[in-house]
Amino acid sequence: MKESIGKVPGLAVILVGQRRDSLTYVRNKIKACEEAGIKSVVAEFPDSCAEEDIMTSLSKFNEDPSVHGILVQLPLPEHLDEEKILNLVSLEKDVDGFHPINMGNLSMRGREPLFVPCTPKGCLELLLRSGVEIVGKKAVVIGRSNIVGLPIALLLQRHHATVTIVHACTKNPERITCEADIVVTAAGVPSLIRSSWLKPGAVVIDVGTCPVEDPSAEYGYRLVGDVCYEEALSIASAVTPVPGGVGPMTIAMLLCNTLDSAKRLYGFT
Ligand SMILES: NC(=O)C1=CN([C@@H]2O[C@H](COP(=O)(O)OP(=O)(O)OC[C@H]3O[C@@H](n4cnc5c(N)ncnc54)[C@H](OP(=O)(O)O)[C@@H]3O)[C@@H](O)[C@H]2O)C=CC1
Ligand SMILES: Nc1nc(=O)c2c([nH]1)NC[C@@H]1CN(c3ccc(C(=O)N[C@@H](CCC(=O)O)C(=O)O)cc3)C=[N+]21
Repeated sequence: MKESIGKVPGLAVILVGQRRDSLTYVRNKIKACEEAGIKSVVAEFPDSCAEEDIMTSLSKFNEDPSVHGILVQLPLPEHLDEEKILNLVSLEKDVDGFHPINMGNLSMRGREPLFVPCTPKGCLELLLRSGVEIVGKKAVVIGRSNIVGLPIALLLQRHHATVTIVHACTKNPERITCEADIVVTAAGVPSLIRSSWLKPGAVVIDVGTCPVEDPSAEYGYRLVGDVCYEEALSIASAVTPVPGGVGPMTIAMLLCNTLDSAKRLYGFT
């Protein structure tokens, strides 16, 4: 343990409802904060809560000098206006990088977002630290959601890959993926990616985490990715596993963003 200088990074999480997966992810994030010496607080709301209650809690976190990162766990229940709630998160504490100004800056050339979303940042970190060449390579991203697919595609493009996005309306997606040097898949469809979808030597990042019933597993379910792992390994040069791949990287990048935010707000950088 390093000597403390009395300034501790702080993360606030807003959790609405009792979704089993959300509870697990938030628990994992809090545990990781504890291990890293980041102070965390979770504001829990029932499924039926009023939008104003969340807005009030968010405003308090925005003003609280001991909070440097704010995360609204998604998805929110149907009756809540996700856009309105995410817009209220202070830009300077948006460690998830979901604020439209952060997303806008990520998408524009010559601009830098304050925060890059955690899962996309984790995927990039995996590629860079594994020495995978990105410049000029063909990358295919499967999925175009605001929180995963789209920002991953933007990030790969910023790193000079030639990027194609495949989604649920794409015809014959395997004809597109099988030309890719890098495939990042975030569809949430178990066993979507077979070996026939891949070019020999491709690098495959599996973001998908789909819970499937398994009575013998600890919580009655286990997580599976989008990729037929064993099959993909036989043709690809590298494949990330699920669990134990992108998920833990997402959490690591959340800690990283929270620390960066604390340094900036304390005036260290
Ligand atoms: N490991 C981690 O840290 C994280 C994992 N995840 C996981 O990643 C997955 C995606 O999450 P998220 O982006 O929020 O999910 P969404 O459901 O919001 O988006 C899924 C995307 O995949 C596309 N898609 C769905 N089916 C197909 C298909 N058969 N072929 C091609 N594209 C398809 C959809 O296309 P269209 O737009 O046309 O509907 C959509 O763009 C989930 O399994 C989620 O649990 C998410 C966040 C973090
Ligand atoms: N505002 C917001 N930010 C998010 O970053 C966010 C979100 N909402 N909503 C849901 C998705 C999903 N997500 C995951 C985080 C960790 C694992 C993770 O750690 N997975 C472990 C296993 C987890 C387990 O034990 O079940 C693994 O893949 O090895 C997975 C998925 C973050 N998301």
